[in-house]
Amino acid sequence: MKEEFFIKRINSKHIGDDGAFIDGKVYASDSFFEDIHFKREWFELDEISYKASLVNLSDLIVMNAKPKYALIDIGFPKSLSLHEIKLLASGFNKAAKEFGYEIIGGDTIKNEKIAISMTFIGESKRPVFRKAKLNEYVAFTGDLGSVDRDLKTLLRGGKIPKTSKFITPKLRDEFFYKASKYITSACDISDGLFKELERISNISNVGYEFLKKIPKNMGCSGEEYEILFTFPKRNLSIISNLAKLTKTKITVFAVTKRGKYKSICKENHF
Ligand SMILES: Nc1ncnc2c1ncn2[C@@H]1O[C@H](COP(=O)(O)OP(=O)(O)OP(=O)(O)O)[C@@H](O)[C@H]1O
Ligand SMILES: Cc1ncc(C[n+]2csc(CCOP(=O)(O)O)c2C)c(N)n1
Ligand SMILES: [Mg+2]
Repeated sequence: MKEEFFIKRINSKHIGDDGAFIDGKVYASDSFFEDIHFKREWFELDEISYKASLVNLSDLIVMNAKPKYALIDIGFPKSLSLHEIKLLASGFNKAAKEFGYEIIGGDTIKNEKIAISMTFIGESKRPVFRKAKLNEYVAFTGDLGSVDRDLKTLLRGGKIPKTSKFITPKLRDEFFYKASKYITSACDISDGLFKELERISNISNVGYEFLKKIPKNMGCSGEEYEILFTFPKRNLSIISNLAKLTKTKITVFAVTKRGKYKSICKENHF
């Protein structure tokens, strides 16, 4: 995979998690590009900037970091009207207000397509990494599968509901910030559950014993922005209670074991 090949060649000890934790702060960056992550006709302009913000916030949340500052790098075509540009800006402002961070700068360029990269700086007293231990429960939040189904519908030219998680991911910040104390490792599900399980397997040197069969349409659905996490078995009841309290569905589906796990999904990246 050329993406992994490239990242391995960057000299840094901070690379490998959803964000880099340095001196109490978490730094994370993610892109949201037209024709890679979305087509113009699928989204309103304020939905584009809002989702670009959410996919970034997702990385901070799973590290148990509270967002403080954001930088926005954006390219858009000259043909956008002032009204459309206003809409783009409003999506960024809406997310900042909702999640309580400040936009502190960025860069704007002319480009044929809409291209957004955001960099976030958050704070965490107790960061959660992707490093699982042996004999822990493995769980995910929410329901998986709908995003891939909706994406396929859009790619076929069909329509999806406005409430689709593909348009607006449902972040699990309320649950995760409360439960993080009892959680050993976590990551967000951007490339599909199976791919994220493979990443945790590689980083933590663990395999999995499945307690429930996860069908491929759930395990390979990307851009879910649900959370995959592991925790000591003794924390099951407290985590279940926090899930109930925050009205967050969780599914405990595996136990970490010795071994290595490989995803069976087709790769999204090149
Ligand atoms: N161009 C790059 N230069 C330096 N580090 C990079 C680059 N691209 C990715 N990384 C680092 O590699 C690691 C994995 O990044 P990747 O983008 O695959 O994960 P992610 O952001 O969690 O997932 P996704 O982008 O699918 O939401 C992260 O630590 C990230 O900071
Ligand atoms: C037009 C269009 N074609 C395909 C897809 C599917 N897609 C793109 S990136 C990605 C995984 C996460 O990416 P990243 O790691 O870059 O965050 C997925 C599932 C889409 N959203 N839009
Ligand atoms: Mg990324």
